[in-house]
Amino acid sequence: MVDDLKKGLEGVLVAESELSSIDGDEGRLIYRGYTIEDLARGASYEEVLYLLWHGHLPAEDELESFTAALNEEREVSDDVLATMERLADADERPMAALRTAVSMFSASEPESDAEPDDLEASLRKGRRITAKIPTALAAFERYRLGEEPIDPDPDLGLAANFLYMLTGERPDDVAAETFDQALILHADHGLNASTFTSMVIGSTMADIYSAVTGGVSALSGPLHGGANQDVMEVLMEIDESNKDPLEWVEEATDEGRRIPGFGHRVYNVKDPRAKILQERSKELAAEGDSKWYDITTTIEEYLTEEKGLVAKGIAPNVDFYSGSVYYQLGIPIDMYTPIFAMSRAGGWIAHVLEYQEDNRLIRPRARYTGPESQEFVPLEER
Ligand SMILES: CC(=O)SCCNC(=O)CCNC(=O)[C@H](O)C(C)(C)COP(=O)(O)OP(=O)(O)OC[C@H]1O[C@@H](n2cnc3c(N)ncnc32)[C@H](O)[C@@H]1OP(=O)(O)O
Ligand SMILES: O=C([O-])CC(=O)C(=O)O
Repeated sequence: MVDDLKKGLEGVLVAESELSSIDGDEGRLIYRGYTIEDLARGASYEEVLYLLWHGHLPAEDELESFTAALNEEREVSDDVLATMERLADADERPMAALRTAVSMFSASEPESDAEPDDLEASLRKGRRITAKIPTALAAFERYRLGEEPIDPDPDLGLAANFLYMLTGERPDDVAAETFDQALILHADHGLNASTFTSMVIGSTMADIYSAVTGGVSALSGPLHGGANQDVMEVLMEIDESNKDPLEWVEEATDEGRRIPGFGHRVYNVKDPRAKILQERSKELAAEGDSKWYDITTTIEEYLTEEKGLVAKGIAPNVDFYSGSVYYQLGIPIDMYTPIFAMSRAGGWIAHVLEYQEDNRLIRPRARYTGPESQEFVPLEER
């Protein structure tokens, strides 16, 4: 009889993993032993994908063939494009469009007959999904603008190519590098809610398309990936209120409003990814409009110093500074969470395949609190 209730599975160990580790008291994050700071500074998103999926950082020739293989898989089918157009016309949310797109990708999967335990085939499928997500998302955005989608550019890396397909213009180095870094920062993060969702699906030996579709669904919520859009909406609300940001945040917290981008199940201190994104936001602000960066730092200072939230373990998480970075890169606000998914797909796939290698069906239990015994009354007598 299991009787140890852990609501929200807080602190429960359910698997071993070599992929990423978080020290929530020190604010430290590593992917396979490499600090997030080193990876963000020195690697590309493709190198990080390779690291997560293949266990080591690629040598130059390994990276070249890996990148070429990814680039070859970027195109999506006409059916996916037509669906993106229909969903854009119907004013669907981009996260829902992405969920639909990932599910549809499987219709053109060349290895659909591979056995569920053929992990090499699942990895190739994962590569196809990861390569196609930016194309489907950018096409959706183009249709929303009343424009035709832009074909992927094989000479551009995943990050730069996404920005190119989104806007029709090749990004400058600062934009491409900043966005690539954002993808690295979001690629993996232990057994967060969306990764665990993917693993639960994968533990039934369902296919990787189902697992990634589930990951997108779980990420969409405001307590998880959806918070990055909410942060930007709060910044805009403050701007539009014409109030002093300090006054706004005082009133909001007095009303008991939760500020998105603050708090985390594992970190008790500032998320190391937020520190890196804060630097990027500050650099972009120095080149252009510092308004968004200034509002975020005002909120952070107030919540930290006046409200003492950080002392209570409620500090900025990854979503707090990503919004102002993406805004300054000209990315539409409701694309922020899909971008998170675009990056995190790499982590979902890595965790599902790692877990399936030594699979055990994930099946926890609930403590039953309903009645023990009731007399059944037929419908006509109720
Ligand atoms: C990529 C990511 O998923 S990062 C997280 C993104 N989500 C957000 O930024 C949304 C805002 N944050 C939150 O809602 C939460 O901090 C979560 C969901 C991320 C983590 O929550 P949990 O670990 O379940 O903590 P829980 O919701 O129980 O909060 C614990 C305490 O911190 C407080 N708290 C948590 N987040 C915040 C916040 N953003 N603002 C103010 N207080 C907060 C709660 O009120 C609670 O206080 P209490 O114990 O006095 O009642
Ligand atoms: O780890 C978590 O619970 C949420 C998070 O920061 C992430 O998924 O990146």
